Amino acid sequence: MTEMVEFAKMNGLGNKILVVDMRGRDDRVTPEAAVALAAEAETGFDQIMAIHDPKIDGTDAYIDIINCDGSKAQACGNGTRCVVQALSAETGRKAFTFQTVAGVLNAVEHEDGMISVDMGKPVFEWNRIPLAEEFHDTSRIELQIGPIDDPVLHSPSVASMGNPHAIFWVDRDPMSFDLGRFGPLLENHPMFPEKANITLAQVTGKDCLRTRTWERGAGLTLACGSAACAAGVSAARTGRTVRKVTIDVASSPSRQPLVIEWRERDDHVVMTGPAEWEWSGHLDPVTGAFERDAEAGASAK
Ligand SMILES: N[C@@H](CCC[C@H](N)C(=O)O)C(=O)O
Repeated sequence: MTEMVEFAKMNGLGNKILVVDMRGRDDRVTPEAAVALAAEAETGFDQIMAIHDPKIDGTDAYIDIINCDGSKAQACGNGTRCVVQALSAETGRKAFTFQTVAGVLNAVEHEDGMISVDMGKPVFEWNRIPLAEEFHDTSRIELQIGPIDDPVLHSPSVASMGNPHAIFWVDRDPMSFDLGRFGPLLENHPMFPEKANITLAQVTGKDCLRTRTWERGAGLTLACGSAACAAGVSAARTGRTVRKVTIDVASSPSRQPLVIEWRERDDHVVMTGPAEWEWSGHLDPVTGAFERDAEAGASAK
């Protein structure tokens, strides 16, 4: 049996996250372990954020992101805030620099416990999102679902935040759509060769949006941070909102919003929101076998 590693069950606005401490080892959390952990009621998650030793100077850790179906993701906004909170609790430090497969991210925990992550620059080029077809203008692409003369969803804005996103603009509450039905069709649409995260976004004011997301590799989640970033950027890009928006994540049980700012000065997207620790345990990164720590140990983290 592999040596067990520490992990924490956390969430970002309800997005279920396992933060797994893989520092000091060369192996990875296997897709099989991810699928096994996802299948258990206690450890059911949307993403694993596996913290590895840094690979390059100037970074604190390399983060491997794994969806609950065992596939890899290039970005996870809510999970990154969870990693910051876990490392801040461990070290007392407030600022961190992480490397992911998509690049280097800076993050900081504020005095009030909110966490800001610099999610980098959005990408709009069709072949870098990627799309299967060339679109000169990706702020509105030809794609629809439902009857041809009366589509339920159509003309999404598309962008990459390291991972691919399609934002469908809706004029009523995103919770009133059957996203559980349309999500998988759109995630796997031939337009998206690497699949896509599918978000419904309702503009509720010049500086606010309400969103709901079907996640690639995870399905209906309670919240998705990188989707909120893509929605905020796409809303500003299309003139629907200003560049700093408050996102009410419709499906989130938390009533706290996410704040997304697409900074003019450097084109970077900064996401600010909470993270919450739930409990800690140990797991086998090869099989996914796990044990929950006793509460006393858990509260000491
Ligand atoms: N929940 C995440 C996004 C997760 C990644 C996504 N499922 C993908 O495969 O791209 C977030 O908070 O950003």
